[in-house]
Amino acid sequence: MSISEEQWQAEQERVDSVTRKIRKEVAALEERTSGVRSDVVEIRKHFWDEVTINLSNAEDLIETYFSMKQQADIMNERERSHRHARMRLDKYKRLIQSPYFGRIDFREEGGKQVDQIYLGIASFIEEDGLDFLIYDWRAPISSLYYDYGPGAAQYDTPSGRIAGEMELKRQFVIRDGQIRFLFDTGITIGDELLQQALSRTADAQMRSIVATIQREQNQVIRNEQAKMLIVQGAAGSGKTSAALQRVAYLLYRHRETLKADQMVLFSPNPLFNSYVSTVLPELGEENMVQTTFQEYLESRLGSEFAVEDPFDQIEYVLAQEQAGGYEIRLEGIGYKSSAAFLHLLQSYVRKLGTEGMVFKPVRFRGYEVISAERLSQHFYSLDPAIRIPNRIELLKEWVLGELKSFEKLQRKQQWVEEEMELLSEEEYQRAYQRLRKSSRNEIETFDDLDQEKVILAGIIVQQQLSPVRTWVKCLEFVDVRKMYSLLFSQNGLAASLALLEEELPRTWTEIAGQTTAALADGCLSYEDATPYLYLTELLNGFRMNTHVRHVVIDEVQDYSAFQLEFMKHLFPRSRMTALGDFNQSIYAHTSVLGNLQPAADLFGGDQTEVIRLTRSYRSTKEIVEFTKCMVEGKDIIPFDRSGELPKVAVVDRNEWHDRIHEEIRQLQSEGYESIGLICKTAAESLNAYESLKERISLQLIKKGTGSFAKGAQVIPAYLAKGVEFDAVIVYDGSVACYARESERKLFYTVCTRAMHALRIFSIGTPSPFITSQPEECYVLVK
Ligand SMILES: Nc1ncnc2c1ncn2[C@@H]1O[C@H](COP(=O)(O)OP(=O)(O)OP(=O)(O)O)[C@@H](O)[C@H]1O
Repeated sequence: MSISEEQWQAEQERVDSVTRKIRKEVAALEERTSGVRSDVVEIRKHFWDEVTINLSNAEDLIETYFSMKQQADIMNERERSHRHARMRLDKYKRLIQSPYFGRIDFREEGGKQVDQIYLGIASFIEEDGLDFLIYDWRAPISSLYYDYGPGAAQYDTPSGRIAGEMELKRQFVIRDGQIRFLFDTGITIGDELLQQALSRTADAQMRSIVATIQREQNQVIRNEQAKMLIVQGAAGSGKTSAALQRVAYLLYRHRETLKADQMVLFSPNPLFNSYVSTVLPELGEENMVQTTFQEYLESRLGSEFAVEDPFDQIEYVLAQEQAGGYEIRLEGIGYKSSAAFLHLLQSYVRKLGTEGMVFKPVRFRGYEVISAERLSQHFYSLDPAIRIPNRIELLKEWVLGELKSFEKLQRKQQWVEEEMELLSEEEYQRAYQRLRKSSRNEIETFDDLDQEKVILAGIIVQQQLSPVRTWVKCLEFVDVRKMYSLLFSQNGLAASLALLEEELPRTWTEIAGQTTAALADGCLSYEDATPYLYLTELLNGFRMNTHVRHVVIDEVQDYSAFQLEFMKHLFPRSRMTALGDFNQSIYAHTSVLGNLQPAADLFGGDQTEVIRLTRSYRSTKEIVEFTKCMVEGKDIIPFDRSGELPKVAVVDRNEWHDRIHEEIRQLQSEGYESIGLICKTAAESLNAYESLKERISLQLIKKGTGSFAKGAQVIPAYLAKGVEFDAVIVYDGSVACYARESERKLFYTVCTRAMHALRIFSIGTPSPFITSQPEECYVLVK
């Protein structure tokens, strides 16, 4: 709908007036924050002046404690208020540039007055404190903007539902305080604005979509009922974008009780973490905690094993077809990630409750203080009704008690005397100081030689036993490694545990052989890492994080049933939002699954909601039409934005890199800044990089790369998950590279990274995933 010049003029005047008011507020806030800042600096500088320190007796100690606490509280309070003021200031500064992006005129049912609601990234209130000049996009009334076009509309508030009539819906693009575009929209919201947003070039970092959130995405953002919200959506349907907006929404809605550090995002890789890290700050929120599952595994198992990461696993799967035992490993990966294996482990632990626990003997200076047999005997003498982790806890206490008796006996041993003679002056002094401290300064000197000996012996034994005690306290005496290994090496054990309907895989003996060999080498394959940790937790008790209240899992299709189960235990007080697309399951353990069932099963039907996003926003219509037939994508609806047809060039190996070089130059001259040259594996990426780097500026992305800049990137397919490029060049899309069924989803993932242009090079015959597409979907260049 066209806007008259007067309307435009009136809106610009409002923008001017509102920005003037914001500027005024910014100036006032700046003054206030600099005041608070200097307060904080001052308090920090004089912290100790204000604290009365006196440690002479218990009373003084208490007084000192309270004096310090009071001073620290004052400082924390000032720092908090400084931080809040700064955040407000940052938000308002952003509002000056672009105060709002939408307006709705809404008349409540039965009322006469029409309210004009302007929406922006934060609220801004008139000086009188009554009128909202801008409503935060997350306010209850703002949902009208995302859910309805002009006509009957309603929204929910904490005190009930409000219905009425939307009389106008207007969209703005305001930059530097100037209205650049103004549209009145009809039933489908934001198409003009969305067209613009999607036609832009890609950024090195993801952007917020606050101005153009679509109705179905709004359902994701504002859902508050589900304990587990699963968002199942096509490539480019805005799953990640909606989830990040959702985090901002939840932080706003529950700002009294929910803090950013109580929300965790599990990303597919560190690069993705950096890619999305700017969205929340752009919305004026602090970032949530971002991590990867691998980081967690490393933190738990890294000191015990060389833990394989998912990237090395996928490299093996993609590039080691010729290796001996390849098919066996693949079967092993599938089985070890399944619910059947999870049940097998549970049943193993039940059995261990009555027999088969393996312990490591407690040793000290080569001497066996408590043998493995005694540990086992004591463990099984405990009431079998007590859960295993609790029995282990009791066993630990018993061991510590035994160590105490052992310690006393050791003091008289010859080695202690020898150690005593070897004590340096410094060690001697240290021992003496420790002794003084423990006897509250009553000892002045070591004047009695015998007493000195006894005391020193005690200290020496205690010190030397300290690592053993720590070892015991960390439950290292429970030989989980051995028990996990036995599951594969002990004849008939696994078979006796498998449930009838969940028999062991046909090639169990071979899988078991591979696993035992790897474990013996100190290696833990990626597929073994979570089951191993799971067994550890079932035996030793689950380590939980009760602080976290919301976990967002991106690319959930890449997690096994095991890993999800694990996360649920790890964050027992947390809700979850899981985003996935089963058409992008690239890992061997999940590509067999045709759906997101493991995620759906996690909390059960009544606590789980599934929202499907079928519209794809990232790529042009041509790219979506080309890619959707590669997978089960008949429901995917492209957003109506046109571009060129994907181009497939069949080339000879000797002209290959010249042609790619030419293509990159060509794309750059057409204004595409971000270009992804996507290869199948890391080795292929390195080859591409080495062959092109002299001719063109390129960045090689490896699994450890933390962030990526704008420009041309060479990247292995599995690291391109979740990110996007103006143009994608597939390095080699030939039948030699992508033909196996297991590579179909990888190829789909690669092609769907393109926003505006897709070029595929093929050395010889193109992949069947290309040639099976209708001819009119792409251009073939020979
Ligand atoms: N409502 C929207 N307004 C503007 N842009 C949008 C909207 N929804 C999605 N986009 C854009 O579409 C692109 C894809 O979004 P996003 O990465 O969130 O999708 P995804 O479903 O997580 O994709 P994938 O599964 O393929 O990684 C991004 O550039 C995003 O900004």
